[in-house]
Parts: sequence; C-alpha cells; structure tokens
Amino acid sequence: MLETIPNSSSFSVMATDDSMSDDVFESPQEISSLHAPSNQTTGTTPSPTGYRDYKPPIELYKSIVEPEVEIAHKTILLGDSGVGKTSLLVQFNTGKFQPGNFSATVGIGFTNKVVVVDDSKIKLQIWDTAGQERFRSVTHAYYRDAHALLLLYDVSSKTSFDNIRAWLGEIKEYAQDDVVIMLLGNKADCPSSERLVRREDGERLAREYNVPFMETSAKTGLNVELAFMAVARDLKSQKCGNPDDQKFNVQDYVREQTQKGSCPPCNT
Ligand SMILES: Nc1nc2c(ncn2[C@@H]2O[C@H](COP(=O)(O)OP(=O)(O)OP(=O)(O)O)[C@@H](O)[C@H]2O)c(=O)[nH]1
Repeated sequence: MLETIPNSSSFSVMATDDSMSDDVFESPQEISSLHAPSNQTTGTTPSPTGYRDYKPPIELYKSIVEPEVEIAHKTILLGDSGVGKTSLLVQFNTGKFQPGNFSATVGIGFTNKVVVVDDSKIKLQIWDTAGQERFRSVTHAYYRDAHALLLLYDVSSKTSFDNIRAWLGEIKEYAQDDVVIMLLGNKADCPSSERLVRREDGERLAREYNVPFMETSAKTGLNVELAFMAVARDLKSQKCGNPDDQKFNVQDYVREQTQKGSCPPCNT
C-alpha cells in the first residue's frame, strides 16, 4: 500500500473517488499558486509541509522539491492488480524488495526521483496506480499528460498477460499519441515451475504493438533501473536532442542493454 513506502516524503495517496480533494502538487505553476497573494488571512489551502496554514518561502520549497532539476517527466505504472507495480517503484526508489508488504494500492499516488543522464538532471515523477478495476476511472484522468507508461504483467499470471491488450486499448483511448510505452514482464525471478508466460510471448506481443519490452524483477532488481533510465533518456532526447544528431530510439536502446546483460563476459 502506498502509505507504507519508507523515506518517500513526496508520496501522496489520492482520493479513492472523484469527490475527495486532491493534495498533490503536479507542476511548478501549482506550487507557485500556493504563494500567490491572497486576501484571505487564514487560507484553507493544504500546505505541502503538512501544516495547513504554513507556506514556506517559494525558494525554500523549490530547493526541496526540485534540486536544480533541468527536466521533469511523468511516468505512470499500469497493469493488473498484484503484478508488482508498487514493488517495482519501491525497488527503484530504495533498492529494496519488501515481500508481501503492500496491500492493494488505493487510487493513485506518486514519488519523485532525480536521475542523471549524461550530466543532465531529470526528475522522474512516477505515479503508482491501483490495478483494481474499480479505480480505473480515477487513474484514466492521469494518462493524458503522461510522458511514459510502464505497463506490467506478471510472468506467473496468464490472466495479467492476456489483459495487456485491454490495457493497450485504454492507453490508446486516454493517453497522448506520442507517449512512450514500455511492456514489462515482472516477477522474472519466479521458479520455472510457476512461470506461465514465456519470454518469447512477451517479445512477440511487444513486436506486434511496436513497443520496447523487457522482463523485470522487483525482487532481484533485474532491469528495474534500466526500465526507468530508458524512459529518462527518451525524454532527454525529446527535450534537448540536437536535431542534427541521430534520434534516440528507446526500442533499440532497450534491446542493446538487455542483450548486454544476457551476454556472457567477453575474453577480448
Ligand atoms: N517473486 C516476486 N514477487 C513479486 C515481485 N514484485 C511483486 N511481487 C509480489 O507480488 C505481490 C503484489 O505486489 P504489489 O507491488 O503490491 O503489486 P501491485 O501491482 O502494486 O498491486 P495493486 O496495488 O493491487 O495494483 C506482493 O506480494 C509482492 O511481494 C517480483 O518481482 N517477484
């Protein structure tokens, strides 16, 4: 469950239905609006510090939230309930796997992580969504301004794999056309006796939809960093790419990196 993630002060749990208020600050504009002059002496705007009426100086707030970040980037984790979205995020954020520690995610929440790609700082704002059907209408609203979607299935669950086509249909309906989609077959660490989806099946589906693919494990950390770094690199090339340079291709990058990982050490 989202609240249990350690050391993730920026993580917020949102409403489980549309009627509740939203305390998540998504953009610098929203942050700035907290500091706009107001006629009210006692505001009711929620404070990012947790103290309802305390508003830190904007410079201080920015230095906490955005430490000299050059590019901000919104990534959403999607997939059936139980495929390992929260675990993947926690593994990326803390380097740890907490088995069986999370109850099903309620609604949606996010955490920020700043990564460095070729000397540029990129803030990944990673949104963890509830896989359960009953939260779908809440999470759809967040697809629209996403730069990247990490779509997970569980290699030990055929149903979660079969549902990927339906997820891709929803993405087509609600996300932007140029959103980066990455298909991840999670729980690759599971014993072969429990595996119900072969790697080749994942690869074939990814080829059919022309999206990059890799198997991951939130438990062992396999390819977890690679998945997030690939989207960070893609964003950097979109935002700062020199038009004369060859365009970064996230699919080629993922293929090269995953092949490197599985290649036996060279003697040369
Ligand atoms: N073996 C193994 N177990 C995993 C892995 N990732 C997650 N799990 C386990 O799978 C279960 C579900 O993981 P969650 O991270 O809560 O799944 P989720 O997709 O966030 O689920 P919802 O919040 O309901 O959408 C937990 O018991 C995890 O410990 C993995 O890579 N390998």
